[in-house]
Amino acid sequence: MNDMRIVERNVDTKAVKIAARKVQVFYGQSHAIKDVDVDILDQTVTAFIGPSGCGKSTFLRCLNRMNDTIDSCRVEGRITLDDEDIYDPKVDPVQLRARVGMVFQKPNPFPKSIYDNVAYGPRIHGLTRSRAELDEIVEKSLRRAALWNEVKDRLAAPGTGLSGGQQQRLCIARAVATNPEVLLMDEPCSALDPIATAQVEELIDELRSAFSVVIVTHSMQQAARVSQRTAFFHLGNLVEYGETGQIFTNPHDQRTESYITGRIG
Ligand SMILES: Nc1ncnc2c1ncn2[C@@H]1O[C@H](COP(=O)(O)OP(=O)(O)OP(=O)(O)O)[C@@H](O)[C@H]1O
Repeated sequence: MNDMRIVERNVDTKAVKIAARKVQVFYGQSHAIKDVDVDILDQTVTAFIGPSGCGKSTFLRCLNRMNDTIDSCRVEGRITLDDEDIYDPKVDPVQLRARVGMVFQKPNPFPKSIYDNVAYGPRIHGLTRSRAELDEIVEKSLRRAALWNEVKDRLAAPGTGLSGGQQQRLCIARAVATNPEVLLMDEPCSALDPIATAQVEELIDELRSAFSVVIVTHSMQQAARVSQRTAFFHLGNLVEYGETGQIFTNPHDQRTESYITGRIG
């Protein structure tokens, strides 16, 4: 890669937030994720990279049980959030998704006002007792998503009327409004132009002071810019996982090296 720049950052090891052990995912007979063990750290951005179809999104969706919504999908193994098994029958997936929020590839604001998009989660989870408290959460979330200044005078306008980059930041504001502990992002910049991408990347870097962020990306430059840890998936296996600088400059596995140098993928 010619313009691969690894951003030097403090890579102190943080506490383990999510631990996955021997995770297998099947779609019917098809084995999409094979025996994956990984520790996702708190206050760290973790990038999932790998060729198309290698299972990045499938594994990401295991982390907040989004795969529960796919009938043919079966998940085996153990995934814990702060040492609690998220697949325990006692766990309510809706509550889990408030703790492990998600931002998708294509901005998907609800057909509601900007305010109501952000207020949605706090309302359904009963997080506020008054309109003033809700106003406060909406403002704080929009500020966190670096969107407040652009929308503060039109909170009643439809979220779908914003530009693509603004819509994606609105979706980030909606995801952070429930004060999650982990934020999952599935190719969050793939529908954005370079300026909006830069804004979202800057935001990801800020968000990690409060959350653990996991991002699926096809852009190795993006992984190098925003993450401190990188996991390389290939054919459903987690081939290599480590500090981003090490993965990009000194990969231990031949398959990782082939991928980052553009020989597979
Ligand atoms: N809903 C589904 N039903 C059946 N098979 C699926 C489903 N979603 C994904 N798969 C299969 O699981 C495998 C992993 O797909 P997944 O989307 O997780 O890969 P990915 O690495 O995220 O790919 P991409 O980078 O192209 O988004 C692929 O073989 C895919 O066809």
